Parts: sequence; structure tokens; C-alpha cells
Amino acid sequence: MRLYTAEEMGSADRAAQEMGITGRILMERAGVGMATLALERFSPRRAVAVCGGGNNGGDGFVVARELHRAGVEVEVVASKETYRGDPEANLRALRALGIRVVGPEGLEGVLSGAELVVDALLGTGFSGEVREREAAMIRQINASPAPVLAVDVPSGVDGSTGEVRGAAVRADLTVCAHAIKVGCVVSPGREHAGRVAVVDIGIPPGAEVEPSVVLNDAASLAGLIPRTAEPAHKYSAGALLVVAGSRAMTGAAVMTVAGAQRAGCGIVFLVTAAGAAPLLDARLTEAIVEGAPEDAAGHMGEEALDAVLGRAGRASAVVVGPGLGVGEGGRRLVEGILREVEAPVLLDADAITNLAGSGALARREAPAVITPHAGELGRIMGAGAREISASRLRCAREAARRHRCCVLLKGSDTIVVEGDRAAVNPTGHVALATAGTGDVLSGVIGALLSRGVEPYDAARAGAWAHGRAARLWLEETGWPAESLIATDLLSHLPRAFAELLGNSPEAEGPAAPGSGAG
Ligand SMILES: NC(=O)C1=CN([C@@H]2O[C@H](COP(=O)(O)OP(=O)(O)OC[C@H]3O[C@@H](n4cnc5c(N)ncnc54)[C@H](O)[C@@H]3O)[C@@H](O)[C@H]2O)[C@@H](O)CC1
Ligand SMILES: [K+]
Repeated sequence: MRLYTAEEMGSADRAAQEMGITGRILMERAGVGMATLALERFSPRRAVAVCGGGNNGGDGFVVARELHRAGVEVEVVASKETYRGDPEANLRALRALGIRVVGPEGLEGVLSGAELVVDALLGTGFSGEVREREAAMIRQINASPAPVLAVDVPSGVDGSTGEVRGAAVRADLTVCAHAIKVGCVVSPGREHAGRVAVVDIGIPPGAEVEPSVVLNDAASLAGLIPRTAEPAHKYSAGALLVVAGSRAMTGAAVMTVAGAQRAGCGIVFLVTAAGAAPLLDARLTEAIVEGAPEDAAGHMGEEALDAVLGRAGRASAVVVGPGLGVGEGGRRLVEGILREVEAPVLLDADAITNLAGSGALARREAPAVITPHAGELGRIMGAGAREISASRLRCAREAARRHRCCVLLKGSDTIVVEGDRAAVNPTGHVALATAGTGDVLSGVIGALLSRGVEPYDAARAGAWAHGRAARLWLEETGWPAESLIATDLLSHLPRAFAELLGNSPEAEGPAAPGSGAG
């Protein structure tokens, strides 16, 4: 599904107008569509439309008129004294219909008793920090117990980035005109938007622009995952080397290896700290486990590089990091792998932390993927987790540029960036905020890399399947989200992949007996 920034929406809007579809028509369509959804979802008897001075406010005036027409008792707050253009015409219509219009000072009064608040204060024309006058109105809307329908984007959220500086409306439903705005799916904007819907406003296909950010839905992933072609052997199905675990940290390695196995990897090698190897060997019956030299803390350091490179020669991708441990030795090990291994390398967890201040990723010519959470990304960007979390899209892009790799920034809105491309994953769930799920994800993406999927696509498909597996588990068990543990994902990953493969064309190879054409 298409996501639009403010700029992209503006281009589509201008192109539509050049084709004779006026702004007035678009505003009418937007307002009528949003009012229809408001009636369907909230059935309000009394509603308040809070309208700003731009076209977002103009949409709000149309919503108010339509609600009035449907018999809803409507009051309107207009933030500006004088209006121009389409908003002015729509405001005049309200007055002619006898709908009460008050200024911002009347907001508190009209909010009491409202069964729906229509937030049309600020839309895609807003960015930066909200001025105090509007911030005060936003705080009043948020203090009201009535449900909130946001017009196009919750006021105070930057529609192009999801950034919030200062106050922003917390909506129950955000109805976007024509296309979901990027700011409604990227955190923290995502948390302000509530449920998100789209209304068609009649922008013709010829006016569409190429979006810079896509929603990582199943349709966008169709055909990316290869089926194993016949004749198959365990290496042709992908051979993954996992470099993970330390004497005191074995679970992370288990999760990564198991995630890779469930994502269809033909064979998984694990190189781990010598002290962890016997336990992991007993635990991971289907993997080939090798112990490598460890330091006094039980971590693999540079001395483990030979063992890693020995195995890497047989692997079509390498995952490094879960449970590795943090330290100078670990840094040299990760740098050595980035320098010597030509197959795609995925760095997760401690492998990322170990690279703080290092230029090894940027120097690497072969493909690399990193899968940090906000804290880990902060460490290699010289920033705090809070700074990253406030500007997730911008920071992920900057990291991909500076470190010349594919970046998957974990979160409820996992973001994948490579070069100019960016995708936001919609399958994430709060249930995934538990130990070990990230290790499973790195195994899953590693498996896809080992099967020849390009880094950007492997990261996107992995994020989708990982989130989908959690959702399938929740649907099947009916258990509370807090009860999910990382191993639960393993049993549901195959079904998540089956859904993706349902969209995938059969790989070239001899036709299976009895299979029909197509
Ligand atoms: N572009 C399009 O194709 C369409 C746009 N439509 C609507 O128009 C909106 C965009 O309209 P505009 O471009 O007029 O912009 P907005 O109405 O989103 O914002 C402009 C208003 O915000 C105020 N503002 C800007 N920065 C501020 C700040 N930091 N603090 C407080 N107030 C601030 C301005 O003074 C102005 O009153 C969309 O979100 C959508 O709702 C729809 O009517 C349909 C078509
Ligand atoms: K709004």
C-alpha cells in the first residue's frame, strides 16, 4: 500500500488540479468520506469539529456540514478570524445552515457533552513544533473523554515523518485523504493516530507520484521468497553461519539458530564460545555446533576469527551478534568478519554495540544488514535512544547512509532502509516486546539472505513474517499478549511464511508430478 509524505501528497494534488479536478472538489470528497466514516464508526448525537486555518480546517468544515445533514448536533471551533479560498466558502455554508461557530476560547465549552471530536486543526501543512495557541487547543482535545477522529493526520504529528515535538492529538481513528500519511505509521505518530483509514478523494491514477516510503504489506512482498527448486540438497536451500552466544549467554544463540531453521534454511552452523558449545550442541540437534576460543569473560574475541572464517567458506550468509558479549575482543572479531567475509553479513545486538565508533561497516563493500533497536542504533550513531526514537525514519536513513548498509530499526513500527528505499512494517505487535524475539528475527533474516534474497527484501520479509507469527499465535491461543515468549514464534513462523509463499510464483524447476499448469 502507498504511503505519502506531505510533499508527495502536494504533488499528486497539483497534478490532479492540472487535470481539472479542483481543490474544492478534493476537499468536498475528503470531507464527505470522512463524515461517512464518522457516522459508521461512532454514531455520535453531538459532535464538535475543531478546525484550523488551512485546508485541513477546510476538510473539517465539510465534515461538520455533512454530520449536520445526517442529523448530528454539530458545533464548530474555527481557530482563525478570517478565512480565504475553499475553507472560507465551506465556512460560509456552515453559517448559512445555522451551525454554531465559535473561536478557540469557546473550545472548552463546546467539548463538554460531545460524543465525537473531529480534529481538523493541523494537517500535512504542519511541521516542526506546534505554536502555543494550537498546543493549548490540542491539550484540551486530549483532555476530553470523547473519541477523536483526526482529519488526515493527528494535529501536531509531522505527516511526513511521524515526529512529534510538543503537543499532538491522540486520535481513536485517523482518516487520511487519498493515501496513508507516513506520519500515521511511524512512531511516535503511529501511537497518536489510533486506527487508520483512507478515503478516496478522486485523485486520478495519472496524478500519482512514486512514494519514497512503502508500507511493508504482504502484497509488496509477493514473489520475493524463493521456493526451494528441485533437485534440492541442504546447501542449495541456504547455508547459514551463526556467530553467537557466550559462556554465560546461550539462549540467544538457540533462538537465532531455531529462527533460521524455521525460515527454511537448509543447514545452520553455529560458532560459539568454547564454554557454551557442549550445552548448545546438545540443545541444537539439527545444527552443526563448533566451539571457538573464548576470553576470561567467556566471550569470543579475535582468536575466534579463524574458526569463524573456516566455517564462513561454506556459508551463503552470516549472522553475528546475539549473546556475543561486548568488549574490545568482540569488536575486533566483528571487524574481522566484516573485512574477510564476502557473503552477506547480518549484525545484531552485541555485534552492533561492539562497532560503536568503528568505520568497519562503511568500509565493507559486500552486502551487510544491521538490525538494531533504538538503543543499539544510538550507540553507532553517537546519539541517545530517546533521540533515535523521536526521529526514527530520519535516523534510520542517516545510519544507512553513513554505514553504507541496510538498516532494520526495530520497534512496533519496524523500519527498513537501504539507500533511497524505505519501508514501514505493519505486522509488529506489543507481544514482541519480550526477550529473545530479536534473536529469532536475526535468524529469520539470515536464513533469507542465505537463500539468496537481497538484503533489503530479506529484512522486509523477515520483519513481516516475524510480526505475523506473533499475531497468528495470539489468534490461535487467545492468550494475553504479555504471555508470548520468543519460542512461541517458532511454531508459527512456518504459517506466516506459507502466507507469503501463497503470493510467490513457483521457482523454476522440474514440475512436481500431477501439478497442473500455472
Ligand atoms: N493537498 C491535497 O491534495 C488535499 C489536502 N487536503 C487537506 O489539506 C491539508 C493540508 O492543508 P494545508 O496545506 O492548507 O495545511 P494545514 O491545514 O495542514 O496547515 C496549515 C495551517 O496550520 C498552521 N500552522 C502551520 N505550522 C504551524 C505551527 N507550527 N503551529 C501552529 N500552527 C501552524 C498554519 O497557520 C495554517 O493555518 C491536508 O492535511 C488535508 O487535510 C484535502 O482538502 C484534500 C486535498
Ligand atoms: K488533523
